[in-house]
Amino acid sequence: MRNLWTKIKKCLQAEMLQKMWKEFLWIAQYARRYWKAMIFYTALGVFGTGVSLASSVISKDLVDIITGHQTGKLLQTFALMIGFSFGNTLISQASAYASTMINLKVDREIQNDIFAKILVTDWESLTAYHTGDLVTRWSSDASNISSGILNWLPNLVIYTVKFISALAIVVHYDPTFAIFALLGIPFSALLSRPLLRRMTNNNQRSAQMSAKLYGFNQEAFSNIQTIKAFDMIRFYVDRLKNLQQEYIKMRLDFQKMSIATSLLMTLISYLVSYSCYGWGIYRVWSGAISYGTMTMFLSLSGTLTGSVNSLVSLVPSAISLGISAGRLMDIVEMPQEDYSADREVEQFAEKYRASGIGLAMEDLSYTYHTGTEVFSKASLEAWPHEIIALVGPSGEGKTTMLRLILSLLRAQGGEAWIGAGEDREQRIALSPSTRKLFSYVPQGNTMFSGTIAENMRNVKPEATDEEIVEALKLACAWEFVEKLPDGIESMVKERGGGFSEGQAQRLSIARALLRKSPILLLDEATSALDVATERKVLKNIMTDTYPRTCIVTTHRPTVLGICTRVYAIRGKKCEELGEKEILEMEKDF
Ligand SMILES: Nc1ncnc2c1ncn2[C@@H]1O[C@H](COP(=O)(O)OP(=O)(O)OP(=O)(O)O)[C@@H](O)[C@H]1O
Repeated sequence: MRNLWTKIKKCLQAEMLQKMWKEFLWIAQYARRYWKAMIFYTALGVFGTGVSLASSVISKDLVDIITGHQTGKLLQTFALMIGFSFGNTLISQASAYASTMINLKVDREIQNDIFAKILVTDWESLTAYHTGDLVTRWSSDASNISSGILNWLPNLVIYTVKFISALAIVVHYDPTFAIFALLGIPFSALLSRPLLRRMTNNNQRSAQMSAKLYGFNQEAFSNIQTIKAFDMIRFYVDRLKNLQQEYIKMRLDFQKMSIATSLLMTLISYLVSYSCYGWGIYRVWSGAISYGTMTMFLSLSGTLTGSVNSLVSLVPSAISLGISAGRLMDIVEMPQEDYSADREVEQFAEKYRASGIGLAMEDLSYTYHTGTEVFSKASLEAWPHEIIALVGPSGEGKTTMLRLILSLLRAQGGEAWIGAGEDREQRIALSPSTRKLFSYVPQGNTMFSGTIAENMRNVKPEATDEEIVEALKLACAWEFVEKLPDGIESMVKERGGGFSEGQAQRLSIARALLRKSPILLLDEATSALDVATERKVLKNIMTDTYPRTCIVTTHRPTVLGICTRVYAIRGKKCEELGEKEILEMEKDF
């Protein structure tokens, strides 16, 4: 006995069980929100079971009246049977409608919830996942959880009630029949073991394959130009074929196993039905039961086998639910960003909007999760009406510095803060909450499909046409937009299509300027412009009356002369350059 208890304890401590328990608790926290829907669905199912069992008993009476075993009103019983059968159909349709309606609602809510959680997840941790993988987890796994929540527990109750009540009726009329009706259970249980194992493997592989396929499609469609330019058409077509073949093979393997299982299940149900049939005939022949009772038994034996099979099938769906929960937990349980200073930052922004807000960093150190050390005790500062340039060889850390400023990355050492006030003594530490004070124009094209005006209003919905034109002028974009037949109503295609790289960059800068954030970050956002236009854009930003702090990263020393300060990012430091060094850089360029 003690041995057994030690074994059970060992089992419970096993990592796998603990993981399953955690997954169960995670699902339960969602399920709790929908307990009303679950009770409603369960009640409908149990009621439907009652109606269906009642119609089996009435059909027995009907047969017995017809064969003369029982006296009763034939027409009335017939009408009752039709009524119950119709009622049963109505309930099952109502139940299907209610389940679809609730499913859609829960599905949407869970997806929104997980989407919101993903968006506040620590950015660096999130970059460990391919976007295709993230989308698959967010869509398929979340849907699996929502339908599981609504169906699993209610179905467990419904099928159990169905099984017990059908068994009770059988036992009530003829206990010997119960033995035949339950004949299939050991077989079903036996069959379910290999089925479960295969099902678990298949679920995991299927989720991984879907993520791989989705990721491939997403990358291929957004890089058609590169595929063509590098003459990789054949290569990509073949890669898709290989991926699809892998997917098809996995699906067909599983299908073969499902067919074999369902063939076996059908054979078992035949065995059960014919045994019941034979036993029924014998019992009728020996005068123990009536024809009606036999008809009822035959229909109830189907109900019993069906509910056992359905109960067995709840095990693989529980496993699949656990896998989906685990995949979602991997993401939503990553470190979350801290937005607790939101209110404080809003008040700070309100107070210092007119005089401007700057930022400073002191002795900042940062190393990526991968082990790449980018900064060790780096310092810089930038204040309103200043343009600060960050220069340095490729790969030294300019973009990383902007990510640290935006708190997309968390420094491991040093201090960083936004500052304002007369002596710049008013401070708030940089955090995800301070991000709302920034406009960021990253490398690459960041325009969305829609008109120019729509793109602009994405960041400031209440912007007037005049404000939009003003921002376009500051970014030197008005000079080409005004020549377009539709002006600011001209269409921009996906990823800035229809405009040159330099034009799209100027539109992106205009959008950032329109937002009127205290701090503007431009990450090589002027790299596609000619030197004269680049200088003009930066001069416009500098002479604009809005008290903006601007930080630009650039590879071109030609614009350094107009910047307030220049920092060279090199050797894990951020060093301010003197005039002589800037002149030398310009000369060397
Ligand atoms: N997500 C990341 N995970 C791990 N290492 C990274 C990541 N992003 C950048 N790095 C590494 O950090 C270093 C600095 O990269 P960063 O992009 O900041 O350079 P950069 O100066 O902006 O380069 P460029 O001028 O080419 O844009 C590089 O060695 C790079 O490999």
